[in-house]
Amino acid sequence: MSRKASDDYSLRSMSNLMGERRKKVTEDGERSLIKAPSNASISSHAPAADAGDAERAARQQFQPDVTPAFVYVLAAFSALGGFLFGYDTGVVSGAMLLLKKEMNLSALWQELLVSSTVGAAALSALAGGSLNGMFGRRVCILLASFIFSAGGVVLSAAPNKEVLLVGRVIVGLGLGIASMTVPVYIAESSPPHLRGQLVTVNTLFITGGQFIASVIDGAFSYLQRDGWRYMLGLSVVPAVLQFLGFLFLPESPRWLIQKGLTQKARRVLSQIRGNQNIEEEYESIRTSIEEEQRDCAGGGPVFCRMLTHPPTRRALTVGCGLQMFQQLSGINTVMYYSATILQMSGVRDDRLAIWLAALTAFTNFLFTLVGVWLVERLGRRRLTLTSILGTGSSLMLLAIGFLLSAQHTPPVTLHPSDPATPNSTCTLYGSCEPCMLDPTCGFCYRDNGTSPFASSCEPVNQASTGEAAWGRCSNSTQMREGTYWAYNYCPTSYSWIVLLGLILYLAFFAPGMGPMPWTVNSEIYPLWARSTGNACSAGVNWTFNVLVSLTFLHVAQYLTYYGAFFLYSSLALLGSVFIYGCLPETKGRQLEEIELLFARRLCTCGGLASDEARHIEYIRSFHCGSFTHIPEHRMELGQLHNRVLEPDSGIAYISFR
Ligand SMILES: O[C@H]1[C@H](O)[C@@H](O)[C@H](O)[C@@H](O)[C@H]1O
Repeated sequence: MSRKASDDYSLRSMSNLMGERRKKVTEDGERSLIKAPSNASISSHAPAADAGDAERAARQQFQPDVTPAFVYVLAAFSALGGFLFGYDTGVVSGAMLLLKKEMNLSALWQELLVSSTVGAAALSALAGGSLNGMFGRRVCILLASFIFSAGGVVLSAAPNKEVLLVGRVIVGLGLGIASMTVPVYIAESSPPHLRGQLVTVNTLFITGGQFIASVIDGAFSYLQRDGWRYMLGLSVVPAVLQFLGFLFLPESPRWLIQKGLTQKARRVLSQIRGNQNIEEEYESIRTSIEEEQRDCAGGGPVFCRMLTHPPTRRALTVGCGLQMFQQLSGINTVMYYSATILQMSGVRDDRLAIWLAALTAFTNFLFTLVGVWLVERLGRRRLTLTSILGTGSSLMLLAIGFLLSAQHTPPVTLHPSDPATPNSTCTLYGSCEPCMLDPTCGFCYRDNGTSPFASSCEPVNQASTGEAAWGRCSNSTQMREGTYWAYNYCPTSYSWIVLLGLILYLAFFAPGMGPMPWTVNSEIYPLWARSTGNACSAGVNWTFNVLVSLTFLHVAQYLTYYGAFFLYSSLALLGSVFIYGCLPETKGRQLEEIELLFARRLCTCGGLASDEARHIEYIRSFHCGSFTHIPEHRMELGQLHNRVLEPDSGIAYISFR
C-alpha cells in the first residue's frame, strides 16, 4: 500500500466503533468478528469471507430500519430555520420594488437594506459558535426564532427607512445563528443512515422559503401601498411556530453528554430513537467524548486547537472551501438575475417577469428535492462532484449565450437628445451592449416581430428603472404599442441558449452544491470542534454571499456579462478540482467515526471514496517503528486484510474487509 499519512493521528473513534461491533456480534451469539491475529508484528492476509457479512450485519443492527416519527418532527421544526433563511433573503427583492417608490430610497439605501441582513448574518454565524458551545443547540434555535419574530415585527411596523435598516439587521442576526445551528442539531439527532437526507431537508426548506417568498412578492406587488409590510412581516408566522415547537423539543443528546448531563442525554436518546435499545449508541458517543476531552483538555481557544490538530484543520479547510465554492458558483447572482434573463428571452411584462422568477425559485426547490432523494443513494462526494461539474458547464453555456448576444447586439439607430440633460453619455453609445452595461442608461426600441428597429439609448428614470427619463419610453409620453424599454438587457435571438443555461444550472446546482456544503459541514468535525467549525464555515458562506452579490454588477460592467459568467464558470471548475481531491465520503458513518477520514494529507482525503468497500483505517504506532508497540486492543480490528508500516512516519495502515 503506497498511501502516505504525514501527521499524528489517533484511533479513538475507530476503536470505540469496533468495540461496539464486537459486543454486538458476540452478544447475539454470532461468531466473533474481532479476532486478534497471532502474528501481529508482520504483514498478514487473513481470509475474511464471513467477516464482511458479519460486519455488515453489525452495521445494520447499528442502523435499525424503523425510524421513529419523532425524528422527522424534530427535523421539520428545526428546518423552519432554513425556511426563514430562504424567506428573509428572498423576499427583499420584491419588497424593494415597492419600498423604493414609497420611501424614495436612493441606490445606496437599497443596497444597505439588502446587504445589511447578509452582513449581520456573517457576523452572528461566527458568534453562534460560542453560543452553541455554551448554551446548546436548542437554546440557540429558540434564540434565533425569537430574533426572527422580533425582526419581523419591527420590519412590518417600520415608520421610516432607518427603522427598516434596524429590522433587517435584527433578522440577519437570527439568520446567522440559525444557519449554523440547525444543520448541527439535525445531524446530531439523526440516525446515521438518515442523517444526510434529514440535514439536506434543511436546504430544501431554504429553497422552499425562497419560492414562497417570490410567490408572496408576486401576490402583494398588486398592493402598491404597504404591500411590503405584509411581505416582510409574514416571516413572523414560521418564526413563532418554530419558537413554540422548540419549547417542547429536546436538546441534542451529544451536547448533553458533553456537558455531563448523562441522565438527561439517555432520556433524550430513548425519546428520539423510540423504544430501540440506545445503550450502544449512548456508550459509543460517551466513550468518544471522554477520549476527546482527555486528549483535548486545556490548550487554548477551540479555533486555535482546530488549527493545530491536523485532521480537524483539514476538515475545516474542506468545510470552508465547500461553502466558498458554493457562493463563487454564483447561485445568488443567477437567482437575482433570473428575471432579467427571462426578460431577455422575450418576456417583456414586468409582472410576468416577477412570476417567472417565482418559477425559477420553484425549479431550485424542485431540484433540491432531487438532492434529498440522491444524497443517501449516491453519497455526498459523488453528488457534489457531479453537481459542481454540471454547474460549471452550465455557467459556460450561460456565458456563451451572453457572448453571442453581445456579438449580435442591435445597433442604436436614433440619437435623440433632451435639452434638459444635454450631457447624458447614454445618447453617445452606438449599440445596445455598452448602453445596457451602463447602469444609468436603457435601450428603447420598436419591434416588428423579427428584429428591433428605430432604437435609441436613453437615460433611465431615477425613480424607476422600468422607464426612460424622457422620450418615447417614458411614461409621460405613454409608450406606443410596439415600443419597448429594455433596462439591463438587450433584445436578442440567442436568449434560448441563456434560458437553457439557466435551467441546466439550477438542475445541476440545486441537488448538490446547494445542500451539500451545509450537510457535509454538519458531520465532519469532532464534537469538541463542531460548533466552531460550523460557525466558521457558515461565516465563510455569508461573507462570500455578500461579496459576490455586491461585486456582480461591477464585475459585469468591467468584464461584461459573458466575462462574469466565464469567471464564475472557471471558479466552479476550480472548485471541482478541490472537491475531487479533498472531499471524502461521509455517508452512513457514525459522526464519531468521520474524523478518521481526514487522517491523510489534505487533498488526498478525497481518494478514500474509492476504498469504500474495503475500509482502510489508520493507526498511530507511537513512532517506534514496530507493530508490537500498538496496544493489544487496538490490534483487534477483525479479520485483517493487510497491514503496512510506514517507517518514516511511524504510522501503521490497517485495512480490513
Ligand atoms: O444552500 C443555499 C441555497 O442553495 C440557496 O438557494 C442559496 O440562496 C444560498 O445562498 C445557499 O446557501
